[in-house]
Amino acid sequence: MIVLTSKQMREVEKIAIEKIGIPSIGLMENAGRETALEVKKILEEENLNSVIVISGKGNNGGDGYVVARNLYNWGVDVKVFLTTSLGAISGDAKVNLDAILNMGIYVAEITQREHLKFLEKTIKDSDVIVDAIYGIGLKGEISGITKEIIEMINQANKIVVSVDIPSGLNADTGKIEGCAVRATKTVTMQFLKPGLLVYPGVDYAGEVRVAEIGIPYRLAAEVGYNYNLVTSEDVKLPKRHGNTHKGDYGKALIIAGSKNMTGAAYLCAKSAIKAGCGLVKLAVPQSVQSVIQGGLYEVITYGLEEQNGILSHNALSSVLELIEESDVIAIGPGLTHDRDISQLVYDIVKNTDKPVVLDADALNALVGRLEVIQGKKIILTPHYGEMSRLTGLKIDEIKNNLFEVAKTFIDRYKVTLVLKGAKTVIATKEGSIYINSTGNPGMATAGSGDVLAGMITAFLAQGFSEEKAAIYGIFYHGKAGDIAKEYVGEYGMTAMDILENIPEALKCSL
Ligand SMILES: NC(=O)C1=CN([C@@H]2O[C@H](COP(=O)(O)OP(=O)(O)OC[C@H]3O[C@@H](n4cnc5c(N)ncnc54)[C@H](O)[C@@H]3O)[C@@H](O)[C@H]2O)[C@@H](O)CC1
Ligand SMILES: Nc1ncnc2c1ncn2[C@@H]1O[C@H](COP(=O)(O)OP(=O)(O)O)[C@@H](O)[C@H]1O
Ligand SMILES: [K+]
Repeated sequence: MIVLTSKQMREVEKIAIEKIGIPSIGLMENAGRETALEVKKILEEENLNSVIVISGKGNNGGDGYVVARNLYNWGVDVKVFLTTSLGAISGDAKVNLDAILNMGIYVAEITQREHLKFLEKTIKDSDVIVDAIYGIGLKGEISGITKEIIEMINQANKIVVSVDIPSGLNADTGKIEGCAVRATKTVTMQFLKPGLLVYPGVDYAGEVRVAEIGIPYRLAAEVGYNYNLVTSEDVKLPKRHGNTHKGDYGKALIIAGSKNMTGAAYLCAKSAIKAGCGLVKLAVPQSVQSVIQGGLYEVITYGLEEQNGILSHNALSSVLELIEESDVIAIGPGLTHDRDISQLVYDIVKNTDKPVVLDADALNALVGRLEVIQGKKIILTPHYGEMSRLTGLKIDEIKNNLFEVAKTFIDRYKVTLVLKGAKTVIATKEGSIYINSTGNPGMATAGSGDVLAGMITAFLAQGFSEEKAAIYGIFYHGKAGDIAKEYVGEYGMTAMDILENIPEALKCSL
């Protein structure tokens, strides 16, 4: 599903208005009316009738006046408060402000501290707050009296409907600019915005609805959009042809496991099989082979050279031979971190041009010498901690700038990055960003990432591009977690529960 940054949104609006000739006031009318309809629905459902619209000085505020006008016409008790003086309003917003003044709708300015008490009382007496203070025109941090108004809205414990984006939320990053309105619902105009889809933005936006306001969809392609929300529409699985055999669904080699982490290897290999890979081979340290083979009926295991239950560099030639017979490779889950592993991973990556998924310890192994991945068919699947080790950035810097960090990384290395988190973000070689829409906090459990690595490997093996394998992998991994949640809830969910629901998740596509 298309997602536009604030800059791209402005560009599509400009084309719609200036090149196509769609009247801007018509777009504002649609934006305000769509929001008013949402508010009306809430009022009817909850049997409520009074609304306060709080408008800022730009076009987001203009949408707010249209909301007020429509609600008033429908018999709702509505009042409008401005965070600026009436004289500061111009353009389409002014046209709509004049209209509500002419209709006799109550309008008041909140420009001085002494007005705040009155606003507080009106908020208290209202059922629903419409937040039309700032939209995509917000620049920098909110301060002064507007900050106090936003804090008042948040403390009021009322139903809040935000117009376009919650005021104070950075539409592009999801960061909070000083403070932000915590909405119950956000009605966003025509296209989703990235900031609504990642934390903390997700928590502030509440339920998000995209309202169609009359900007042609094709304009998104015209401005070269590059952000996408991954939804079920984007991950339709191709129907399998009858006349096929296991070789048609790929041979994957997984290099994983060590004496204390046999489970990681198991989860990854089993997930690859469950996600449709034709044949999975699993290379593990010799001494753990019999333990792992026990529960893995469908997987061929290989016991390779090791030292104290950890693969040694002497395993390299055996690994390279196995790679010769494989279509795709996954390296990492449960390998542990030591010097030999580090050199082994480095040499494997250096010596192959086949698609490779690098997860967990394989990522740690390449810290400081990532140049070896440059331009290869590689998918990296770091969580924030691993990304921090790879880039030298602090975890908070990564969390607060997911898109920027991901883009900088792929600009440099030209690979596919799956940056795992509560909202997993993919950055592709071509510069596209994908944000996942599935998953839940029950998946924050040991081994969950090993399952994902196995699933991405399976899609690669079945002939998907790196980009597609990553997209399908994150979506169906989250979907399997969502199905698991229905049965076991979030607290008790384990990686095995996710794994066992992979087939059910994939069935949703058919
Ligand atoms: N342009 C269009 O065609 C349409 C725009 N629409 C609405 O218009 C919004 C964008 O409108 P605008 O571009 O007027 O921007 P906004 O209404 O989001 O806010 C911009 C105003 O706030 C001020 N401002 C920004 N950051 C500030 C800060 N940190 N502290 C204090 N003041 C600050 C700016 O100086 C400007 O006056 C959208 O989010 C959407 O709601 C809709 O009406 C649909 C059509
Ligand atoms: N709160 C959450 N909401 C949705 N998905 C989550 C959440 N927490 C974790 N996940 C997902 O679970 C997986 C955890 O992976 P990872 O941290 O590598 O686990 P492990 O190393 O234990 O296997 C990732 O795919 C991540 O996106
Ligand atoms: K808003």
